[in-house]
Amino acid sequence: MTEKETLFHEAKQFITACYHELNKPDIIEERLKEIKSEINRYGYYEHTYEELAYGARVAWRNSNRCIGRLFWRSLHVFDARHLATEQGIYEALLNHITYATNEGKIRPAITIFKPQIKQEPQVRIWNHQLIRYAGYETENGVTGDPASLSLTRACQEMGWKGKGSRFDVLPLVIQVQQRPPKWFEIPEELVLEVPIRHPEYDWFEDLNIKWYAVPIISDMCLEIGGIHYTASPFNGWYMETEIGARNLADTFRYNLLPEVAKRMGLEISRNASLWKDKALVELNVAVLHSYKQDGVSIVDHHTAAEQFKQFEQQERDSGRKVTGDWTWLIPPLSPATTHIFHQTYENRILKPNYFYQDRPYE
Ligand code: HEM
Ligand SMILES: N/C(=N/c1cccc(CO[C@@H]2CCNC2)c1)c1cccs1
Repeated sequence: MTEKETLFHEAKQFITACYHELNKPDIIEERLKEIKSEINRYGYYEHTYEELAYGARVAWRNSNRCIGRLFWRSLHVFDARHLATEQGIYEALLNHITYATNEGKIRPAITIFKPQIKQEPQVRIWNHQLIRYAGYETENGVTGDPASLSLTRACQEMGWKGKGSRFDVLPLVIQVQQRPPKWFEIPEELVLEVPIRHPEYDWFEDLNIKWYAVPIISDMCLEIGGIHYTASPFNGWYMETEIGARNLADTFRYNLLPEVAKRMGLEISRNASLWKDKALVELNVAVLHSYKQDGVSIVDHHTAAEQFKQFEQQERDSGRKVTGDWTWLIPPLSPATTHIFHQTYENRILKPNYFYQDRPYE
């Protein structure tokens, strides 16, 4: 099949499914005629806002690794396909951060920029997440987030200067077509953060750790009906284990378990004391306590699993088979205490969906 035939084939599958689910079967034929001639003329076609919003929401519903899919219908969709300058895109990203943060009552949203045209990306955001901490190589180890080392280096090469602290928010790095990328600071007042403290251990705040409120994934590609939206940042709220069992706990991230265990007076020289497990639980208790006390949306892994169980039932009631990636759906803390651990999921990849794409730097 030629490129145009392949594209029309993808479009036909999407448009048919879309308008059947939206209860508008009669417009499918007419719409497919329009798209066919658009593809023949321009080599691509444009989605209506309704198709775009439906595609982004169903892509979330099809995200096999996501435990938070119960709320897939409530995704707020910003259409930013008309923006062509780095400045305009920067302002749309600030708008997304503000809307999503909502002073802590987080609203799931996605902002969709101009899609790839004939294999040429129009917009790329170099950040993995819009808000994330820098990582610096120093003579005595890494300061900040080791996961950000390469992007931090790229930003410094573009002239960005970080303060060198453990929690420097990286700038937004926006690339339009093949032009050199431009970086922009996020105004501090837009970045909501939560200092981590513990409900019983007063010494916990002396660790001086915090985390940001809103996770906004900005490096994945949203594919809808053969169209690739290479810049489509989306946010939800955190599940506490992402912060307390991974970002702050992994030895190759902030590696805080030994410090927490020492301050708890645990015997860290003997595995069988289960000091890592005890420190892990208290770190996650602290994350939940801090976010809740500050009125910032967060979900614990037990509630998230129950919500996912509701999602499974809802999908069955809608006549759809649930697909999932068990290895990611089970939480990293006490996985066997959730129903997910005790069942299996078919990891079939459906479209629309969110996909990894090559990093534009390194
Ligand atoms: C509303 C609250 C949400 C929660 C609590 C949630 C929770 C999670 C968690 C815990 C993961 C695993 C992440 C990891 O282990 O690193 C995940 C993965 C994922 N989520 Fe959700 N999610 C939410 C909303 C969303 C939204 C709004 C979207 C997109 C519109 C989304 C798309 C995805 C995708 C694509 C992945 C897989 C990422 C990868 O393969 O690296 N999620 N989610
Ligand atoms: N809570 C979340 N968690 C994540 C969702 C998707 C991806 C990630 C981070 O994935 C990284 C790549 C592999 N693990 C870390 C985290 C959300 C972010 C954006 C919407 S919901």
